[in-house]
Amino acid sequence: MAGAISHHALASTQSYRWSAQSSRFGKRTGNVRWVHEGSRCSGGRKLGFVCTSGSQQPSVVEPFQLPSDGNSDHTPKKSSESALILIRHGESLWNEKNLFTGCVDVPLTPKGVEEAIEAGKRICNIPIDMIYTSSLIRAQMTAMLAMMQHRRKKIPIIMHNESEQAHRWSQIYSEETKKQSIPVITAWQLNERMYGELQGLNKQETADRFGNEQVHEWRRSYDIPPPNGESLEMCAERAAAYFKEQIVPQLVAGKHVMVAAHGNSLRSIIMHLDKLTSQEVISLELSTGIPMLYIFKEGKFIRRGSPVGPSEASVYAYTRTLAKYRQKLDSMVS
Ligand SMILES: O=C(O)[C@@H](CO)OP(=O)(O)O
Repeated sequence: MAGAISHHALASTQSYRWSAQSSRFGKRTGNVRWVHEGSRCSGGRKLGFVCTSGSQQPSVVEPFQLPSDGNSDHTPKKSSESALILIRHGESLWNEKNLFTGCVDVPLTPKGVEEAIEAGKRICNIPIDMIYTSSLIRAQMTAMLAMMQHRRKKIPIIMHNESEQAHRWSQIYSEETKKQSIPVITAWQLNERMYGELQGLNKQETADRFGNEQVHEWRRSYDIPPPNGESLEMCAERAAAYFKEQIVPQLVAGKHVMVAAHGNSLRSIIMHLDKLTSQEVISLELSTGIPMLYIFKEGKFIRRGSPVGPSEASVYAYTRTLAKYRQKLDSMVS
């Protein structure tokens, strides 16, 4: 079980000068603010999370209906609040080898499996009605493993809508069984940013060859793509757009949603949620397997940091809706 998280921000400021090299990716100069929120006692790892509170007016669109979507634990209302959990997948075999991964479909390591299970313990008291994952196995494994820890014990079921036949052949014919299911929507738009010709290269060797600053620019800048790959800006055009078009309507309808995705697809979504500038997003780092909670209420996203675990009391303090849900879970157990 992960230890307690300190919720006060440990902020430090560090200047960073972009390399003045001439490359086809251009020259940049700027400053970077590094902000860390909380550290995990178990892993000693920093969760980089820029501390800006922001609001977001969602585009109001009707939520699409899912086949197994009926009878969730609450009655969705347009005015209600909902929980949004974002989680980067656990450590993958290429994270372990320090290789650029991008859209290469690599599974989790045993440590990544553990991280996903720990993440599941942290969110086991938070309601989840729908899950969105990328089409990559590391995000899907993370979502499934995390859900195995959830106290409600609903079963996550992947929706197969890639063809009419796949949809028809995966129907469930029991309303009761549907009630005990959570639909899992997979979307390629949530995939990791495509890393182009860096995919499969060792990160340290690439830095040794091209220089730390060039590689940092490829990895963390907003609008500079790696060779033949996607910049964060290009990734946002599909990932943040998918979030706005498909996921926000579900939140508006009162659904509690978990999104399991990747370092950079989630950075683009958090940039949107927290209204980060293209300079601020440079310092946004997400650790593997750390869930992050937002409350969506009255058209605004309120960032609540990372839930600590099942025994912590703070879930009661998040919102009344979440407190009631936790009480319901407690009464089901006792
Ligand atoms: O290799 C990748 O796909 C990503 C995430 O692991 O790396 P980076 O840390 O550069 O975003």
